[in-house]
Amino acid sequence: MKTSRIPGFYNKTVEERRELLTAMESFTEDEMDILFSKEPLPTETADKMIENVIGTFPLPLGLGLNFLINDKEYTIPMAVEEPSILASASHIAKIVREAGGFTAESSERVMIGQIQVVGCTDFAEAKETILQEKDALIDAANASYPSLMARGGGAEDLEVRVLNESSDSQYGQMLVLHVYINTCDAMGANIINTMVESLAPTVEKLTGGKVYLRILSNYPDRSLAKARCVIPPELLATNDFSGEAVRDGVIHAYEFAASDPYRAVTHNKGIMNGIDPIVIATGNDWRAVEAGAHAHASRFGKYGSMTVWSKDNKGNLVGELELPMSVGTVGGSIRVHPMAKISLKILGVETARELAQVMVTVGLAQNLGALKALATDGIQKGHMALHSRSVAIAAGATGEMIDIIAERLVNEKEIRVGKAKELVDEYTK
Ligand SMILES: CC(C)(COP(=O)([O-])OP(=O)([O-])OC[C@H]1O[C@@H](n2cnc3c(N)ncnc32)[C@H](O)[C@@H]1OP(=O)([O-])[O-])[C@@H](O)C(=O)NCCC(=O)NCCSC(=O)C[C@@](C)(O)CC(=O)[O-]
Ligand SMILES: NC(=O)C1=CN([C@@H]2O[C@H](COP(=O)(O)OP(=O)(O)OC[C@H]3O[C@@H](n4cnc5c(N)ncnc54)[C@H](OP(=O)(O)O)[C@@H]3O)[C@@H](O)[C@H]2O)C=CC1
Repeated sequence: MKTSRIPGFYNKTVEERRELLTAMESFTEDEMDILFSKEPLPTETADKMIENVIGTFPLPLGLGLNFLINDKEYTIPMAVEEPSILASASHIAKIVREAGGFTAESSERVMIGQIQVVGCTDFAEAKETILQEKDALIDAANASYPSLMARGGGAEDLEVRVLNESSDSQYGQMLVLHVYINTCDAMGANIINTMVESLAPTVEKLTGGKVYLRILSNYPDRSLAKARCVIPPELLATNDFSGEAVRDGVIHAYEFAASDPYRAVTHNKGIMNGIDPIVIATGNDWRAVEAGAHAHASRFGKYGSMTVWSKDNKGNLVGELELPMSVGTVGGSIRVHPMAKISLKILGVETARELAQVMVTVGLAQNLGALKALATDGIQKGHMALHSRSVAIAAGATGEMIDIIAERLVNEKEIRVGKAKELVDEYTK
């Protein structure tokens, strides 16, 4: 049976890790070629993906381990440049699996397409007319993308708002239609844009106004994914801190983020440390996910914490994260980038909803990893120890010198490039 619990994976060489992975997954020869290739994204493919291509920009791809979500094992491909993220996520996943694992859920995948109408003579009447024609408009949207309905998705609902109704508003009045569209396993931006563009002439006719924007919203608040963990305090104890002290420190850290936007931004950056690398590894649109996540963090009128940490009546630490997730397992560049296909295979997700659940779970784990470190030893101890290798490389260390210099930086508690340069000079004399 597949397990993501691989103790000491990080102590192995890259070759040994690849052997372990290929023993776990049944890769085809083509997939193996891509996985072991020096150029997993061929320049010819890159040249078809964006404009003005001059090359590709590789990132490290690692595996987040130990994840048990809804009783299913996940090894999680994460593409990111920052050290300690994978270690931290795996560290928390190891603790949570001892507590029974994470639970996660997601709502129906309902994305939003917006249509902006200006210049109506009577906005209230225009709104009424649109609502009377709601079913016909939904049918028309579906007729413009029949394959989506055939898959069980399609436009499902329509709402209308009038913005800037007040006469003292500094902006002009406008009607905004929200078409709610189930995009199945696609993120859906292009699908939605096609559908809302097709409605524009009818909407103009019905309202007597002029349609300007016809575009998806990157805040799909009907497409939410949620993750949760419940951790007995004893699993949180460290050499120097009791489990209760760690739990209380995490809750205090959450309350800081919940009450102060300056802290919330950093707190939430730590959450996105877990989410973005999966979004990137699976070929999804990280700008869309980032934009939606931060909008959700502001939904109560003030920017706040994306996660909630509390204590239940048994004294367990309870963590929750809910975010909108515009991600897919098909569409965009997902089936174009060879590594994205392999990442999805390693992840073993069946649907976009399952992918969203995994992403929010790793975001929750990542947040706890950072808060546990911050509320105890401080971030520098674990993070900078792992960052020391990048510092050594930046100072000019190569080959076996990298680990030797990194270790000395950690032992001498001076993890900075200037110090590393001195050590490189000493080593190469
Ligand atoms: C780094 C740890 C995990 C060490 O923590 P530790 O307690 O020394 O870990 P451990 O040695 O007990 O190992 C426990 C497990 O962690 C994993 N693990 C342990 N070490 C490694 C490694 N080298 N490579 C890969 N995996 C590792 C591994 O799964 C291991 O299990 P095992 O396999 O041994 O059975 C801990 O100090 C930590 O989580 N620190 C926080 C790091 C962090 O949050 N980094 C994010 C970057 S900082 C930032 O950008 C965000 C921030 C902080 O500003 C957000 C905020 O302010 O909220
Ligand atoms: N604001 C934003 O976020 C914007 C983002 N984008 C970009 O749009 C891209 C995503 O758009 P998206 O519409 O998802 O991608 P696509 O345009 O690639 O559309 C998805 C395709 O997947 C096919 N498909 C196959 N299986 C399924 C399935 N199970 N469920 C759904 N579709 C399936 C559909 O084929 P078929 O035709 O046979 O139905 C459809 O053509 C991203 O690259 C994003 O960066 C673009 C504009 C704006």
